[in-house]
Amino acid sequence: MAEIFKCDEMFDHSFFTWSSCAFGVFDGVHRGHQYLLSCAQETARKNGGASVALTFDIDPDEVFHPERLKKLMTNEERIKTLSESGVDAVVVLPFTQRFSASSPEEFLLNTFNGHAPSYLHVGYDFRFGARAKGTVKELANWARDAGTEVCAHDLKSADGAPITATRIRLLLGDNDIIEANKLLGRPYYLVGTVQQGRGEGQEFGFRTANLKVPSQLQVLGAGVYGAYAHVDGMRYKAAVSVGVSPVFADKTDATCEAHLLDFEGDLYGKAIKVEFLHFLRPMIKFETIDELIATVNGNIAWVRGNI
Ligand SMILES: Cc1cc2nc3c(=O)[nH]c(=O)nc-3n(C[C@H](O)[C@H](O)[C@H](O)COP(=O)(O)O)c2cc1C
Ligand SMILES: Nc1ncnc2c1ncn2[C@@H]1O[C@H](COP(=O)(O)OP(=O)(O)OP(=O)(O)O)[C@@H](O)[C@H]1O
Repeated sequence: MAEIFKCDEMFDHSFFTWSSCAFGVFDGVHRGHQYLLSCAQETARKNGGASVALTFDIDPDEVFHPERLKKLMTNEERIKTLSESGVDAVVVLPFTQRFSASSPEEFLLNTFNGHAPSYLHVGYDFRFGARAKGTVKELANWARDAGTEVCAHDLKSADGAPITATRIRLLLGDNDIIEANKLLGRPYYLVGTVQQGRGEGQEFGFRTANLKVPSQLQVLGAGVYGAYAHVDGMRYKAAVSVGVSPVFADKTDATCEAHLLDFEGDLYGKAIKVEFLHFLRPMIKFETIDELIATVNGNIAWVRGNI
């Protein structure tokens, strides 16, 4: 796992000398991001310096467009995933108001503080600085004087279109978990702490671990999914409903309910990670509880046989 540095007043910017940085927000750390990170590792190998994922502590849209912000992962998971991506270090820039208001030139000065990296890898459409005014052209102008080689890459594509976080969010919204996982390069997952439910699942014959997913992380379309659930270092097959149960909409605020197969015990208060693998069906507003139970039992049987 790579070391994680916060780029604050205490940070020694000379760390950047000879380094190869890949720069961006990297929500999802998807296959396009992984490609960019591997390019930084490659030039670092040739050049002898450190390979670095250079990113922000928050998604800048948390400041600029909080109302429409949707994310594939929390900031903590994003930074942790970057640290596991194979780079030598993750350098996290605090996204302050002052930082966000700076011109492209000031932005670069503040970021590197006279210690420019040898290589800076970005996608060709990369934007930075106040109102995202800085383009690869500005970056290249600055780089010429700073002695940095800017590598502006074509976006890695799949099925004829660039892999982007936006594209993955749209696929997830359409329940297309198979395609989304293909572009992510790993299963899409949610993490959370198991909340107290209404306890009716037990009566119905299937207990569920309930999660309240924050609205910014609600990108996966409502429906029933086959998944793996990870708790206490163990992995269980799971049948999972996403979205508020329409039958009990007035009694619950859980937005994700997971039934773990062959699990006995108490999950309340425990950390759980749910990896989504298959979309089974949309949520149904059943007329009777018997119908609900029979259908969910069918879903659980499918998960047992197919996951
Ligand atoms: C695999 C699975 C599928 C589900 N499908 C539906 C559904 O289609 N419609 C619905 O209203 N609720 C659905 N639910 C939610 C159940 O109604 C809910 O888990 C049950 O009422 C227990 O709730 P409790 O844990 O809050 O007690 C599903 C739950 C699971 C685990
Ligand atoms: N498919 C890709 N191939 C190579 N580089 C990419 C790809 N997608 C993004 N990048 C680059 O990775 C860095 C981080 O990208 P960014 O966080 O803006 O992600 P994004 O996937 O384009 O997200 P969004 O769809 O939300 O704009 C940037 O330098 C960006 O240009």
